[in-house]
Amino acid sequence: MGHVSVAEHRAAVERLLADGSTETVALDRRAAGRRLAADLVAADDLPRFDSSAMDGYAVHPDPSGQCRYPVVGDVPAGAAPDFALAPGEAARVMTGARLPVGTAFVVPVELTDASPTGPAPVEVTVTTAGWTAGSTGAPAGVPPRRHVRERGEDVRAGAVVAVPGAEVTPALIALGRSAGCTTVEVRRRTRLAVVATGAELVPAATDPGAGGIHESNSDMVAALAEAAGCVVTRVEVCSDDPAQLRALLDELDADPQVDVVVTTGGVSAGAYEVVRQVCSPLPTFAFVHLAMQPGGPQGLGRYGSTPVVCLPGTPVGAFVAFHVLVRPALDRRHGVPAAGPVRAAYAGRTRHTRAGRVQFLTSVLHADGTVTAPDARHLTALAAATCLIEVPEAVDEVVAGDVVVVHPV
Ligand SMILES: Nc1nc2c(c(=O)[nH]1)N[C@H]1C(S)=C(S)[C@@H](COP(=O)(O)OP(=O)(O)OC[C@H]3O[C@@H](n4cnc5c(N)ncnc54)[C@H](O)[C@@H]3O)O[C@H]1N2
Ligand code: MOO
Repeated sequence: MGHVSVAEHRAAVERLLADGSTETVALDRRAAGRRLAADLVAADDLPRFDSSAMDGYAVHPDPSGQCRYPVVGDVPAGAAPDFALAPGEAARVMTGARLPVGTAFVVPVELTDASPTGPAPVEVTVTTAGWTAGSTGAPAGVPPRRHVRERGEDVRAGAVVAVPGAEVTPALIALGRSAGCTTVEVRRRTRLAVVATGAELVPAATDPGAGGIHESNSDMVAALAEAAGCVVTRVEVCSDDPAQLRALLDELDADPQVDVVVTTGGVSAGAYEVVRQVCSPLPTFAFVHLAMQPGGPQGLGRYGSTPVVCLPGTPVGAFVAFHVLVRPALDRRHGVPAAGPVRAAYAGRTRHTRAGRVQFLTSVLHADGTVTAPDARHLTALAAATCLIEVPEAVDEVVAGDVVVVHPV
């Protein structure tokens, strides 16, 4: 069997999983991390009205330039003043309060003779430097509209505040909600089922006996899928019995809560390759060996109408294959833009790799921008890894100083 390129297979997985479904959800913390599928449009002006940026006094100066004003009203945040300021009048206002009509500027309470607490005074004197009798309008050093948040100065009603593909971040939640939005249209989260296969697999906390091993891929892949924005609706472990796998895949295909299935194991060349045995006779399936290490043996196709991606059983191979092949396709489904390559300077020991296959080395990206890769392919190295170094097919050695492409994991 010839080797298929990583890029070719990645594109095939992307085609198989392509889906642009969207849904409308509440614009709240549960939407964080989702990607917009439509423009987010401000429903209201932000601020909704001219409001005070300070606790203090709204002033309508009069031409005589006096600095002592009668206080004609008291406006806490949340109130709607039912009066207007005439020339020579002031009103006490709190931060965020709607300003009375006629306000020219706001003087912070610290720049007056008034007490910051207690009832509003009958009169207030502005004590700010530069305010001298005889000056007109705002005192020197107090620009017009000082400490006034103008209606709509941040966003106007009807303005697009975020476009499709934008992530719903905590800040976007604040912006959208402040601008009166209650919902967002986002890409739907993929409902994903994981099926780990293998006769040797036993659950955690169960005696594996002489030939068994503790099963780990199912929850590793489920956690990777959740980190990619999926909702994992089923996590199954299946023996090497083709009838059992067939029954399980029939059930998953019929389950409306399952959009995509990812299997692990049973795809290589041995006698008990249950995934290959069950799926390769189906005309929609293809099993290939990618020019990639680890994670070379792969399959993909549709079981019934359900897309199925078949990863190899070795935990490191399954992890790498998920990152290299499945994650990009899930990102496209979820509206996450493709990230450009990240480059780093290799600072580890010389690593000899096998030419003719893309090698992914479990690696650690350091704060100084350099990257190192422990020698082994063991799970301990994977657990310590923060990225994968991609060594191209044509390269058979990585030496200190080489600039390498890394994929954060
Ligand atoms: N003759 C050949 N043998 C193998 C080839 C090959 O080309 N020719 N490819 C090797 C490569 S590379 C890989 S990767 C594996 C892939 O094999 P399978 O996908 O069929 O996986 P299994 O045989 O089921 O398991 C491999 C390995 O991983 C352990 N495993 C499997 N599932 C789990 C799990 N859920 N949790 C923990 N560990 C798991 C399993 O016990 C095996 O040790 O094939 C090579 N062989
Ligand atoms: O492709 Mo396999 O994951 O090297 O062991």
